[in-house]
This record gives sequence, structure tokens and C-alpha cells, in this order.
Amino acid sequence: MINLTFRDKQLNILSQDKDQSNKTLFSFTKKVKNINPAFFYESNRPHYKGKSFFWKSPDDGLVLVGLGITRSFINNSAEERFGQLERVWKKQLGSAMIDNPFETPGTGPLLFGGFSFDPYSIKEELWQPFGDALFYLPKFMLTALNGDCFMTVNLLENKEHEEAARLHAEKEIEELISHPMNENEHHASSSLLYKEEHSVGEWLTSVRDVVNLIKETKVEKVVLSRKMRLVFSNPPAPEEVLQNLNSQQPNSFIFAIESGERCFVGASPERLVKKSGNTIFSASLAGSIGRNKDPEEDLKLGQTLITDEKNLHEHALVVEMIKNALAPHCKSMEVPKHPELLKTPYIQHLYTPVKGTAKSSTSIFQLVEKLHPTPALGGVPTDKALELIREKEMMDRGLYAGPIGWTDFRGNGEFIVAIRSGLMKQDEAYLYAGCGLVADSNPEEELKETSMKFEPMLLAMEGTEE
Ligand SMILES: C=C(O[C@H]1C=CC=C(C(=O)O)[C@@H]1O)C(=O)O
Ligand SMILES: [Mg+2]
Repeated sequence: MINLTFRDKQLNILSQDKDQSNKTLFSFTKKVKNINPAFFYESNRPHYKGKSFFWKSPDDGLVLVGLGITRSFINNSAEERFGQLERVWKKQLGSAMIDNPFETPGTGPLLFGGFSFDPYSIKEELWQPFGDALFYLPKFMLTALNGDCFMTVNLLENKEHEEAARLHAEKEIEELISHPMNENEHHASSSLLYKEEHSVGEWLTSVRDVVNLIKETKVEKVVLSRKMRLVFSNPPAPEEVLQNLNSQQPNSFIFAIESGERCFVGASPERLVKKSGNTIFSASLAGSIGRNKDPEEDLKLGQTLITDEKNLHEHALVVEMIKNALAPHCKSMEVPKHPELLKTPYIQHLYTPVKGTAKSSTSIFQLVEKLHPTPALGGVPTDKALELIREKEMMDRGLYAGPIGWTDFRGNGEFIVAIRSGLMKQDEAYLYAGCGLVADSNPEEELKETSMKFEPMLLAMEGTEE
């Protein structure tokens, strides 16, 4: 048995400064001129270091850029972290004064943030600033959708100061959107000194152990991950990494969230759940193979993947779990019988989209709680897989593979699974990659699969052109 050290076990450390508790949330949203949100982030983020976030969905093209923090919600209690956050958020909204005439999802007061993968895993200092849930109500937020841009300002103020604060914020908006947009700015290119993969030999032994256990017991699948440390002489700025991800991975969900001097950033192809009114979307993404520059060879790889028993099994377990998790919350659900291929620039996956109509009482936090972790990140059965992950990985995944995303004051929102990601910490970065182990897994092949999954983030961090 291993000794698990738990993070602070206090039940509720959802933060709110005492002197702010009698202040009201004033939120107003206005339409602004059309601006490129990536350039907006790039130009303004340096003034809001440690207090920014970025989100882009490839699906509807929605971009959110948060600058400054009006309130942060950090939760270090393992129990009830989803429900607790939802309660505090609803309470905040209950007394809020919201001036938002726009129906556009992702405008108005909104929470953006992420949950750690496993609150019961060992804890590393590396992830400490993110706790087991870290969410921001931003001070300024740009929402870009379908060619329209909106700025939302969230202020916690005493009623008598509201008007002056609003006038001041209006001026600040003008400045934010008039900063020169850095379209042509040339970044000093970052320089990677070295990279080290964390104990590959031990990881392979763990993979063998887990595969044997899967063969011998009722455990069907376990996702084991490993990490890589990068050391830079001149580290890239988060906005550079994001710019690279934007150009290299246009079809993935791109995200970044800062806490203090650390920034968690990535480009994930995997949605956990999206809620738009009562319509919900989820997806199973599991089962992987590489890509080939030659279109014919690439097609062959895809054919191999979509007919491969091992990968189909790895995938089907995820579909099954998602169906079971969503069923009690849905009036109806559509789940295709067979997966299709989803191709990212470096990897192709088996993909099954899931669509449903939620019962009206269902919230996005409830859905996230029910779905996380799917067997694309955890395993089957979930509890046993999590125990094995704790025992065999012996590391803190932090936000890697956890749910990250947003919800607006109307209850719309989207959470993805934060894979293909890394944590930037001064002149270091830590990248994570995992793979689904089933009875037919070959440890050497799984090692190759994780190496392939490091690739996109490595390229984005190095800034290498394709
Ligand atoms: C755990 C990861 O990928 C998951 C998502 C898609 C395919 C997977 C696979 O084929 O093993 C993994 O389940 C990761 O990229 O770190
Ligand atoms: Mg796999």
C-alpha cells in the first residue's frame, strides 16, 4: 500500500474576501467592434499576468478571453466539489444585477475554470495553485461568436459606488480594445534546453502489471499516463504557446488558465459535455493511431484503427459509461452504433458523438460530476481504475485529464477533458500523456502512443513550424 498525502481537508475553502461579502455583483455586457480575440489576448495578457484565461471551441467557434479576476473560487475539499461550487455560484448570481440584453451564450457573468483529475491522488506542489477546483469570475471578458464581439464587465461593489465603477470600467474597456493588435509582432523564439521523460522503465513495468491485472481480474480498462519535463533557457509566454496551438491545432479545443506564475495550457480534441439550453452533447474519444503525410497511407491507418478489436473495445467502454451516466438526466439520447474517425494533425481517434435532451432540472455541474472521469481517462470500473492509477502512476495529474470549461449565468456551458496539455512554470513545463490499457494492450505500443500524444504540445512549446 502507498501512503497518500491529502491536500487540506477543510470542507469548504471556497474563497471570498470577507469585506466583499456585502457587495453586490454588477455585471454589464456591451457589443464592441469586431476584434481578433487571439490578438486581444496577446496584447492584453501581459498586463493581467496570473489572472487570465483563454478558451476556443472549434465546434461553434466561440472564444472567451478573461482578464483580471473579480472573484476566484478555489476548492481544496475532495468531497462535493462540484455541488459546492454550484451552490456558491448560484448564491452569487441570486443577488446579482445583470445588464445583458444579448442572448449569445458565453456573455454576462460566467465562471471559467477546471477541476483536478483526482482529488484523492498524491499532491505535488506543482499543482497547488490550482487546488481541486479553481474557477474565475473575470473582471473583463471578451466573447467572440459568429463575427460578433461582446465585452462583459463584472464588478463587486457597494450599491452607492456602482455608477462610478461602471464609468471607470467603460474607459478601461476602450483601452483594452484599442491596444495595438499584435498581428505582426515577432516573438523572441523560445529555446528548449532539454526534455526528460519521467522514469520510462518504471512506467513500462506499471503498464505490464496493469495489463496482467486486467487479464486476471474484473478490471477491464485503466488509463495510465506519464509526464515529461521541459527546461527552457528562454521559456515561451503563454500567449505564444496559444498562438502556436491556434495555428497548429485549429480543430481542437484550445484553453489556458493562469494561477499565480503558473499557466495550464492545451489543445484537447475531447469534449466532456456541452449544454445549450436543454440540449446536451458529449462524446467518446478513445482509441488512437498515428497519421501519415501520404493520403493513401493515412486512409489505411484509419481503416486499421476502425477495424481493430483492441481499439474498438477501448472505445466501446467509454460509450457505454457515457450512456449510463447520462441516462438518468436525459429525456432522450442519440448514440450512433459505430464510431467514426476524428483526425487531429498528429493523431487519429475513434469518435462517437452523443446527443441528448436533458431533463429541465439538470445542471451542467451535475453532468460534469456524473461523467468525470470517463474511461477515456480513468477506466472500468471507475473506482478500481482510480485506485490503480493512484498506486501505479504515483504522480499528481493536477488538472491534466480533468474537466475544464465554463458556464454562464443562464446555465449554458461546455467542459472538455484537459488532455494534450501542459503546465508552464517559469522556465519549466510539464507535459502529460496517457493511454487506455485493456487486456490486449502491448506495453511497447502503448509507450509509442503516449510519445505521439506528447508531440502536439511539444511543437507548440518549441514554436517549431510544421
Ligand atoms: C489520455 C489521453 O488520451 C485519451 C483520449 C483519446 C485516446 C486515448 C487512447 O487511445 O488511449 C485516451 O483514452 C491523452 O491524450 O493523454
Ligand atoms: Mg489508446
